[in-house]
Amino acid sequence: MPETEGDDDVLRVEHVSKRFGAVTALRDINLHLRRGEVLGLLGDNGAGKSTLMKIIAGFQNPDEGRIVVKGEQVSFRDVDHARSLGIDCVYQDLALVNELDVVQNMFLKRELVSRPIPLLARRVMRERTREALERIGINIPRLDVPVARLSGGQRQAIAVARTVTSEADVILLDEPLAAMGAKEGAMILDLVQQLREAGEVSIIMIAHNYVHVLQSCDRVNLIQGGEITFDKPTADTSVEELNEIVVEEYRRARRAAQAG
Ligand SMILES: Nc1ncnc2c1ncn2[C@@H]1O[C@H](COP(=O)(O)OP(=O)(O)OP(=O)(O)O)[C@@H](O)[C@H]1O
Repeated sequence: MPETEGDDDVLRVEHVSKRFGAVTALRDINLHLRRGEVLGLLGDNGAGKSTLMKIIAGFQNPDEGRIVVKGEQVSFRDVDHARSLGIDCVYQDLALVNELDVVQNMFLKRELVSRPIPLLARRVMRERTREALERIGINIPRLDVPVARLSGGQRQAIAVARTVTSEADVILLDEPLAAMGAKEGAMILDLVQQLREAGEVSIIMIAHNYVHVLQSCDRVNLIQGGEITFDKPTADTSVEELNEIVVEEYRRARRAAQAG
């Protein structure tokens, strides 16, 4: 059963559905996120996780249903509109601009300006970029190279650093460990832990690894075939329980396919 929704919800998704032609990617989704909470979103490939994130981030519109941010129903025009309302996203496919350097990407669309000394703004942005990357613990020796020349893990780190320094209220992390080695992945999980302890932002994190979700999140939702089928505090569930639900659903779908 879904957790009780409350006044301290920073975000609510209500009865959201999304179709792509014959494919129903999301079916009557209800999800809520409390202030300061880290919610893990688990689900198999094609379950609908990214579609749901894209709708919450203003990248796509739902066919039905509504999004409520801090008590107000909203209809996002685009990603920038969602961002202006405090929702920021790190996508699986990142959204960095390849030709721009690390500092320019960190401050994309929110550049500091200082007239009459533009160099000063550049110096401050550079300093803040350095600090943000240090906070994650990732060393990128040169900040003035186009990000196209960096590794997948470094690019991922920049995208995460940009989001956590953006003063967003809600951060969406779509598989933040996807391009990471073990060490960098641990750094990102540490960062999520720091943010969770500080309690200033709310996070939805898509992940494939149940252990990571149980360690790093307050609550877990499971999405299967475009529907939320499970919603529990991580303290009240286990890898075994999650595995059992996923395997049971797989068996049910296989029986249905064989029967029909
Ligand atoms: N732009 C699109 N056009 C057509 N179908 C789409 C589109 N985006 C998603 N889908 C379909 O919607 C369903 C859900 O996709 P989605 O990417 O949300 O799943 P996911 O849970 O994020 O999967 P993964 O873990 O593989 O990234 C899939 O069947 C997918 O093929």
